[in-house]
Amino acid sequence: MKILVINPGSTSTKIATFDDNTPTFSTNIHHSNSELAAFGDVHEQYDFRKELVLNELSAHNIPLNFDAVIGRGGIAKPVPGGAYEINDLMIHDNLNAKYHHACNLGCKIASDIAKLIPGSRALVAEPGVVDEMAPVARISGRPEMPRSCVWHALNQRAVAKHFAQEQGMRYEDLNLIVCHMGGGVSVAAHDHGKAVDVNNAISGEGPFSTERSGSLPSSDMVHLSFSGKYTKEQLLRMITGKGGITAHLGTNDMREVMDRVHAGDQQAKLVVEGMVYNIAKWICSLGAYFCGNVDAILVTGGVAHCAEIVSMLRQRVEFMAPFHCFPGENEMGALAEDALAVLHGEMNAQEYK
Ligand SMILES: Nc1ncnc2c1ncn2[C@@H]1O[C@H](COP(=O)(O)OP(=O)(O)O)[C@@H](O)[C@H]1O
Ligand SMILES: CCCC(=O)OP(=O)(O)O
Repeated sequence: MKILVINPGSTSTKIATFDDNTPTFSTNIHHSNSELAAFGDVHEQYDFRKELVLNELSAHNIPLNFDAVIGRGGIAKPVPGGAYEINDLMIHDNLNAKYHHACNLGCKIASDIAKLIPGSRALVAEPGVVDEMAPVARISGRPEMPRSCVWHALNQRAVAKHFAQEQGMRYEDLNLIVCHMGGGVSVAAHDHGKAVDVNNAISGEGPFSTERSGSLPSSDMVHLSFSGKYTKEQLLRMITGKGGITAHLGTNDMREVMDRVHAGDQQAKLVVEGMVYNIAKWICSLGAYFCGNVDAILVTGGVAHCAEIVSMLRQRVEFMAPFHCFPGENEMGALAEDALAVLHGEMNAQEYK
């Protein structure tokens, strides 16, 4: 079976093709702040991202001949885990989602490319709104604002299962804290196979990241919102897209930031230490869910390629549990695996309602 995998991330577009489980092509195209600034709202990147996929396939002489095209799922509304057949309602809900993110484009890109190929299936799997939160984790300080989760469900689950297999154990038998450091940062408590507490990585909750502000003082945001200085869109961009490292240092590329640190930029060094400290605090806070009984802490995502950042993080959290790093992500392999399972009838492609 031939599968095309499309993963639009906040700072990258990842494309891969598979022949059954065997990768036959892959590319990870980083998008700088200036490149993305041309589009205003992230949902306006649709044509840019779709054309990028088609052009990459053409440039590498890869014919449009796939049994399935699977896109990264969007963050429209909480859904059960698993795979989904893309339908018009899913595309509509993702393009009109409350939280704007490049992954919302995944279903439309996959659907429109699949339509070019007679008989090809158009799928998504494990979208970032898989919601398995425990009741106690949903309680916030305001009854009308219960906590919600938006996270790297696909990669977190893939890494957790890979770790369990490495240890000769089952993912469903472990208490894990998994942290994905990508364009966004999500930190989840996995209690015997269920993500029972995880931050909303897109709404301004959790540690700050390469382009997100993370948690900010709420009343200060209210004062800023009514200051007359900023529009609603500008305020939302301060939280997602122009927050975190981007706000402090003007770039969403941690490789560029680390180059500046190595060149002696003390401000960049302090901001990186601040990001690591915030991530460490969120990891440690989830130890409270398990009352300290944590089997392992797993770190993954593009930023986990940076050994210095991983080392700083390890020092702050490994008192709590054994620390393991899985740099990058296995989102592409996980999506291909789910598409293959659907094609073989081993996994049900659910209807999005
Ligand atoms: N070797 C590396 N060292 C430091 N940061 C890296 C490295 N490789 C990738 N990154 C960073 O990872 C981030 C992107 O991570 P990724 O998980 O691909 O995010 P997304 O899916 O949101 O685009 C970028 O900030 C990029 O600079
Ligand atoms: C949409 C939630 C997951 C997330 O933040 O993804 P990226 O790191 O790819 O932006």
